[in-house]
Amino acid sequence: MWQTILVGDSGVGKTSLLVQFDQGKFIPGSFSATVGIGFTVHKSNRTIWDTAGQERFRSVTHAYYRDAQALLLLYDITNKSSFDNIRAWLTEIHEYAQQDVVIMLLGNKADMASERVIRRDEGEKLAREHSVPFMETSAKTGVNVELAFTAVAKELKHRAVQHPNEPKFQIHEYIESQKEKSSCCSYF
Ligand SMILES: Nc1nc2c(ncn2[C@@H]2O[C@H](COP(=O)(O)OP(=O)(O)OP(=O)(O)O)[C@@H](O)[C@H]2O)c(=O)[nH]1
Repeated sequence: MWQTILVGDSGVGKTSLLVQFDQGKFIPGSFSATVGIGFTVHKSNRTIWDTAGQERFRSVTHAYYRDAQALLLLYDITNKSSFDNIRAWLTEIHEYAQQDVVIMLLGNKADMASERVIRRDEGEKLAREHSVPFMETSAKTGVNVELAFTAVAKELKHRAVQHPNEPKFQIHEYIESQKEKSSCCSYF
C-alpha cells in the first residue's frame, strides 16, 4: 500500500485538488481550512491524505511524513508567499520524511491567469534547483490533476519492480510527454 500526502500553505488548493482527482469536480468558494489531517482517498493500492496547511497543525502532519512514499507539494500561482515558503516546506520534508520520498512540486490555480504573480518559469527553476518534477495544475478546470497523481504512482511502481537491466523510468520525461498541451497556451 502506497501513501501519498498533499502539503503546502493553507489555501493553496490541496483539498480542492484531491476532490478534483477523486470526484472530478470543483466546488467553488468552499474554503474551509483543513484541521490536522483532512479527507483521504483510497485508489487501488494507494491512500492519499490531505493535510492542513496551517502552522498550528504542523506537528500532526509531521507524523504522517514518515509513512509517505510520495508528497505533492503545492503553492498557489496567485500567492507569492505560498511560493516563497516552498523552500521551508522542502526543509521540513527532508527533516521528517523518508530519504527517498518522491516529491512533486505543483503550481496550482493555473486557471487564474489575470491574478498570476508567479511565472511558470519561476516554478520550473525552483523545481530544477531541488531536482523535483514540476507542473502547473488547476483544481478548478482539472488541468494536469490526473497526471500529477499518475506520474507519482508510476514512479513508485517502477521503483518497486525495477529490474537491473531495464531503463529507469524518467518522471520528468513522462510529465513532459503527457502534459495537457491544448490548455497550455491559455493558462500558462
Ligand atoms: N480558481 C481556483 N480556485 C481554487 C483552486 N484550487 C483551490 N481553489 C480555491 O482556493 C480556496 C482554498 O482551497 P482549499 O482546497 O480549501 O485549500 P487547502 O490548501 O486545502 O487549505 P488548508 O486546508 O487550509 O490547508 C478555495 O476557495 C478553493 O475553491 C484552483 O485551481 N483554481
